[in-house]
Amino acid sequence: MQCGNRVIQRGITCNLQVFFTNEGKGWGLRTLDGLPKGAFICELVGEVLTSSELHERKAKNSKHVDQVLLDASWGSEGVLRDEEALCVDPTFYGNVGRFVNHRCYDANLVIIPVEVETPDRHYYHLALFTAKKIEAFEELTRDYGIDFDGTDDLNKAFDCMCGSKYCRGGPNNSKD
Ligand SMILES: C[S@@+](CC[C@H](N)C(=O)[O-])C[C@H]1O[C@@H](n2cnc3c(N)ncnc32)[C@H](O)[C@@H]1O
Repeated sequence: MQCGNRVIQRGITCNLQVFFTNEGKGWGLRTLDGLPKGAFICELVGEVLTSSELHERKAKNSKHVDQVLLDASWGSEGVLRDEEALCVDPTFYGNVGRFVNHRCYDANLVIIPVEVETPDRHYYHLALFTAKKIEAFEELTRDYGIDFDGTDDLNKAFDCMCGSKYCRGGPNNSKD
């Protein structure tokens, strides 16, 4: 794995392409070159919201499905309350990271929270790295961590078309 902070400061260095997927997932992101395991792809950028604000957005519009917990309790003493825990929501503002689609369990990217220098060490940059060797033109995916079978209806925003043999959210996986 490349050293997080410095790699992120250099920005995106691989050839990425936004493309329209054939499987009903809308736009996706792929690499034009082969990549080794541990390569930095891009940051996941978006609006920083408290988890309460995000919950309100999700209640009004189920499109806010791809949000990532930014800090929770890892940089602080103890557990944060909902209104203090921060999330990144790339729905309205973001970078190419917002085109990375979900894949159940065997996605080829992982999100690594990278510490940046702030006085309270409360904020992280969310960096996407390859979790395995990736071939040229392969779609880049990450596991959103959605509980498709959960009781939280706010999280059932789409039928998963990831194609993984471990898929937990396809139209035929519903327990309803
Ligand atoms: C962060 S966006 C990813 C980019 C999106 N495909 C687009 O066209 O803008 C997340 C949305 O993409 C779609 N999506 C992502 N992964 C999917 C999957 N495995 N199956 C079906 N739809 C997916 C869902 O509509 C989801 O709400």
